[in-house]
Amino acid sequence: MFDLDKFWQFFNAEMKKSYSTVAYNAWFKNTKPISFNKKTKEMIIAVESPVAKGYWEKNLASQLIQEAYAYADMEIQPKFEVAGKEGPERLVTPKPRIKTNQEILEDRRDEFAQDLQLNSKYTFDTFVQGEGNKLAAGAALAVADNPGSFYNPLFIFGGVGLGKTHLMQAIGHQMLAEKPHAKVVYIQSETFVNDFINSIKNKTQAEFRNKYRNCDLLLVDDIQFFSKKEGIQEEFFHTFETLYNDQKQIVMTSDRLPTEIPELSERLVSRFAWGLQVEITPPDLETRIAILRKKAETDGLAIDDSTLDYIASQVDTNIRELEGALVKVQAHATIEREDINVDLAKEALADLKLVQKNRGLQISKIQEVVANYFQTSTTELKGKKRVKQIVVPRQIAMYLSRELTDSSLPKIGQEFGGKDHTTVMHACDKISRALKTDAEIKAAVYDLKAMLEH
Ligand SMILES: Nc1ncnc2c1ncn2[C@@H]1O[C@H](COP(=O)(O)OP(=O)(O)OP(=O)(O)O)[C@@H](O)[C@H]1O
Repeated sequence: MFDLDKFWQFFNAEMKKSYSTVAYNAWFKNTKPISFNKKTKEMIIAVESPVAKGYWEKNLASQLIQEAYAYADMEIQPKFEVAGKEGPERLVTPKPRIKTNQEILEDRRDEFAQDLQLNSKYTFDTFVQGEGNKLAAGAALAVADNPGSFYNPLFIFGGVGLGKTHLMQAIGHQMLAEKPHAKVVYIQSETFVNDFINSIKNKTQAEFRNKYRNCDLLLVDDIQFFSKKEGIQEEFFHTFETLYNDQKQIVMTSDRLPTEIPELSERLVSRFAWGLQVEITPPDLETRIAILRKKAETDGLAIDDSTLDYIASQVDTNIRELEGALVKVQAHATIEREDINVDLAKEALADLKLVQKNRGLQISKIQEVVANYFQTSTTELKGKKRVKQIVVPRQIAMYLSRELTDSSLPKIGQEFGGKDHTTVMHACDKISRALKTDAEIKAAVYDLKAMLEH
């Protein structure tokens, strides 16, 4: 008698041995058999998401068939259905185990280690999965297991500091762990732009093309900065075509969908949709606590649940800020020579509260403060004049409206004399970038934030 539950338990136990915890959680934990028809041999299996369905069909179905045969001389025909979230369970066979963070690092220390600028902390092992990112994490794992064939390109998009770079680099680490000779290229989109411009200046285009068109995995971070750069887009298009035709994997991240990137050429928009586009959304409280707990463990930090809970409740959208809050609490404890507890966390994060209070800030107030600061008027800020003395303050005011209020892009556009939301988006991008390169703008934004926060 073939007992489906027992078989599934056996299969899962085997899978647990063959796969890392991260992979096991992604593919097996929330997968379970629904039914088995002895006559037709059809076994219906409920999987959690379309990504998981695709992965099972392509990679795990044959293992399941083999294991059923090994377990009970049984021929089965698995069929996968995307179902609601329910209980987990278990399964079969061999496949190289995905390596742990430590093993990856050891491998990378060998003679083939490449100067990749990958952050050694950004691996699958250190990535905490939750509601907002598990689809993206599943897709990233699928790509890492099957580069160039499964989802090509993989396009990960979502808000600031939500783990896009982390996931993208995890794919790079895993590929190198499995194939230390693989050529993995990770770049910020701006590096691609600069490299391209330099290659024209220095007449080294052949080298440039060799670098980007002869790799096994190309990871391009923050691709929204290709916006409005026609020449760069043309070059990237050819890079993309070459890699794609050679079945080399391309992974990109962006803060928004390709269709929302201003002036991104139609052919790139359509190519970026050939593979899979997955969004990462802000983590829920439970995931934020899990991320903090993991980080505290890694840093050897003794911190109780109620304090973790408190910190996680203070920062709700950006994981980078969440990590920053933990560091702040830690620093406060060191300085004050006190143990970490809720009261200390409250003290350490008091200024965060101030930022939260700013959520009640009006755009008109921001316009007024910015206009005064730059000795212009709110009418000019809302107007159409395109001289530098007005354009920069206007863009800063738009940027601050985005940063310090909950207003949407269209709403901000409306408050600035009925401008289009893409104008606001462009202003925000421009100031974000200027903050890294332009000391004057950085100082102005810093001053203005201080004024608006008090
Ligand atoms: N799910 C997660 N588990 C553990 N750490 C995470 C997770 N998500 C994000 N982080 C951490 O949060 C920080 C910010 O993540 P990351 O830089 O990947 O964000 P991003 O989405 O690429 O941001 P940006 O839009 O600014 O490029 C990193 O230190 C990263 O390790």
